[in-house]
Order: sequence, then structure tokens, then C-alpha cells
Amino acid sequence: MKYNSTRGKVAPIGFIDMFLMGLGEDGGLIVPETIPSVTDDQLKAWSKLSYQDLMLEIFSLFTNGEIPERDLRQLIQDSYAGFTSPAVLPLTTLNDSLHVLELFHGPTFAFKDVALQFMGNLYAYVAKKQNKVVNILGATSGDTGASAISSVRGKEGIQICILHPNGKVSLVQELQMTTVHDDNVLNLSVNGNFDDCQQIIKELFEDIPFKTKYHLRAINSINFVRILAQSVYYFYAYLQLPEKAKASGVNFSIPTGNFGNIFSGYLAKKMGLPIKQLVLATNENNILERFVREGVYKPEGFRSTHSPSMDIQIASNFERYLYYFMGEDAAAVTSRMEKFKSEGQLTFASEEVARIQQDLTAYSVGNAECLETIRTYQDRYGYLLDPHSACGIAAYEGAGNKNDGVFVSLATAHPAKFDEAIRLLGIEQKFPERIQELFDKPKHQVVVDNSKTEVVAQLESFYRVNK
Ligand SMILES: Cc1ncc(COP(=O)(O)O)c(C=O)c1O
Ligand SMILES: N[C@@H](CCOP(=O)(O)O)C(=O)O
Repeated sequence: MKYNSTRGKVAPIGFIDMFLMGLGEDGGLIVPETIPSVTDDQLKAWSKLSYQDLMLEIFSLFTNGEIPERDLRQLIQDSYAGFTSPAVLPLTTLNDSLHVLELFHGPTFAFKDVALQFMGNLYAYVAKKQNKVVNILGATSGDTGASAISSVRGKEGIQICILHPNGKVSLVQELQMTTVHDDNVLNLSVNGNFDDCQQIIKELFEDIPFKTKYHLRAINSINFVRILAQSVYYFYAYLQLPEKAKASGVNFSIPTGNFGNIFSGYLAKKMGLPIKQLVLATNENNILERFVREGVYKPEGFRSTHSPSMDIQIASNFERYLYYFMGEDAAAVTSRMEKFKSEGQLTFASEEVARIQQDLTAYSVGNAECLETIRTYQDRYGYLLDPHSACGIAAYEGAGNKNDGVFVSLATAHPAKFDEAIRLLGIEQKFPERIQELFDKPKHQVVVDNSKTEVVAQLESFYRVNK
């Protein structure tokens, strides 16, 4: 298995090189040259596997044997040892046709831990094997940053810098990042929004001399390993369902912002997992919903919502979808992405919109509807959703075709991370101890303007270079 870029100008590379490259050096996103197919027999054989063993099977299809099986197994075991549920990601049944996959039992209480605990360990493994420093650069709307920091704090040979939008993450998210005082962690709080943070890091990853000098490494979902690790939970959820449910058809409702969460499901489906509908749930930052509904991909004004982690306009993984949508034609993707850069929007013809709607069903959730959904599910099932997971449920309610079978809605964060929204409903929640203790810790962050130059100045004094 080799990896290529959506823009076609990266010489085929192996798994470890793909992991280290992060963003394609031609500005595209890395994709596998071919997507391996999983047969019905394989699926049957996997049905009794633990989450860790299932991940080992799926990763083995992509790693070319570049990581010896014993090492890969150990990396996976270590990555989920800190999850508080024995099932790692428990599947909770709310009624016969609705199941919730809880992805938030990791150390930072959000679904990002599922991939990032592993990626942190993999970076440490590679740094040691190659005896090279790893300088991680990431942008976050709150969850990726906290999770990535937790996965590499204090680790030998690794420095991590995370950009987050100043004042636009929840209090708990901010504390999770800024109360970490290890020397290898730098939090930059940018006077801007998440798109500004993502734009700065994208430009730095595209600056090849800078990227090379500082060995920049990515933890965001531009890194294909993030996507691959997230595709495992679609298989896992499917395999946990009762046979009767599977026979009636399985659908997923997916809160998404950067298109990473849903693209992972799209990849699982392309590998052969029998998923019927992929329901794309957004908040009021609904560029992706408008893309599916109208065939127009155009950022509009940024809005602060109750689900701040999905306050995203430009979805970094959109280009991966475009690549498959356009029949893996890298030249056509390049020309569309160049058009997007110059004109600030993309418009799709009506026959294309029809095809997009075969792949995806989309629904955007307003602030009031988000809160109403939390209230309804609390009253109806005694189940407290966080606002992002509530977007998934609202999309299931509003757009899921129930005739297609059962639904799995992804619960992407613990409600304690977003207490600002939960309190608006007059609901008092008890925080998990690991969150409660954050309130007593001193905070440290560096505030910078929305300026690449300011960020670069910080990085130059923080990162290490190989001798
Ligand atoms: C809690 C939560 N839910 C859902 C999402 C959406 O994930 P993605 O942007 O990878 O599609 C994010 C981050 O964007 C998040 O932090
Ligand atoms: N919601 C994310 C935004 C960054 O997305 P990523 O999936 O590319 O890391 C966050 O919490 O930071």
C-alpha cells in the first residue's frame, strides 16, 4: 500500500512517511492509492473482537508491515489503557432504532482521544526509532488541542504547539490546554476564530523550507492516520449491533465540522462496511449542509454557537471527499481547489448535487434546536447529550430516513465540557473528577494576534531542530 496526494504531485510514499508528511507537500491531502476492501467473511470474523484487536486488523491493511505486529499491538494497547469504559467506546441503546456510540471515555472527554492517544504514542515510537525530534503544530476549536496535548505531554523528543481561538473555546477546553505546564507544550491563544488558526498552520505546512527545518508534524485530521483511526469506530459500532438490527440496515448520524468525523465513515463505507445513510450534522456554521443541499461550497459569516468545536467554515477534509467524488482525478481536484482559492466558492451542477445527495444526507441545527434536543432527550431517556452530540441526534430526528433501518448517532463529547450550554437549560451536572480538578490549577497561555509572523516568532524559540 502506498499513499498519494489528492493533487497527485507527491511521489508514492509508505505509511510512516505519510504519517510524518501530514499535509501533502503539493498542498493536497494524503490518500491511499487504493482503498482495501473488507469482505463479509472478514466482517463476520471480526464481530467478536475487542476494540483494540479490531483496530489492529484494520490498521494492518494500511501499514505495509512497516510497524512490526508486536509493536503495533503494544501501541494500540497503550493508547486505550486510559479509557474509562472497558468497552472503550460503549454503544448505548436508546430505543429499538436508535443507538448512541459514546466516543468520549478517553482522557479529555471528547472523540478526538480515540485517534490522538494512538497518534501521540506513534509519534513517540517513530521519534525513538529514527532518533529525530518531532515538532507538532496543530489548530483547535477546543477538543483536538486538549487531546493532542494530553497524548504527548512530557514525552521525550516531542514538542507540541497548539493554536486556539482566544475566548472562543469552552472554559473546560481552555483549562484542559492551559493548565498543562510541561516544557514541551506551547499554547498560543490567537485573536481570531478557528478558521484563522487553521489557515496559519496550513500556510506553515505549505512552506516546505520551514516545514523541513522544523520537522513540522500534524495532528489535525489533515493527517490520514487520524482519519483511519476514526474509521475503526464505524466498524466497531456496526459489529456491536444485534443481527436483527444489522439486517434491517445501518445508518450513522455524525456531528461534523472539519469533515473529518464524517469522512472517516465515508472511508469505512468505501472499504465495504454496509452503511446506508451517512447523515451529516452541522450547527449554524452550515457550509457543509449547504454544499449537500444546494451544491454550493461557500463560507459565510462565522457564528459562535453552543457547539463551539464545530464553529468551522472551511472544512479541511472536504478536499478528500472531492477527490473520490471526482473519480480520483487529481488534476480535476487541483483545478477545483484553485478555483475555490481564487473565487472563494465552488458551485456544483445539478447532476452532481444528485450524486452528492446519494452519498450524504445533511441537516444543520440551530442554537435553539440544539438546546431543545438536549432537553427532550434528558426528559425522554434521562440521557444528557453534549451540544455536539445533540446536533447528531437532531439531524437523525430531522433528516434520517427511518425506513432505512437503525441509526447510530455519534456522541462526540462529554456534556461536562460544555457546561455553558447545559446551564442554559437549568441542568446542574456533576463534573468527572478529572475535569473538576482543572479549576484549581494555574493557567498559562501566550496570546498572539491573528498573524502568521507572530506565530512563527513563537515557534522559532520553542521548537528544537535535529543536530
Ligand atoms: C465534540 C466535537 N464533535 C464533533 C466535531 C466534528 O468533528 P470533525 O470536525 O472532525 O468533523 C468536533 C470537532 O470538529 C468536536 O470537537
Ligand atoms: N473540532 C476540532 C477542529 C479541528 O479539527 P481536526 O479534526 O482537523 O483536528 C477541534 O476540536 O479542534
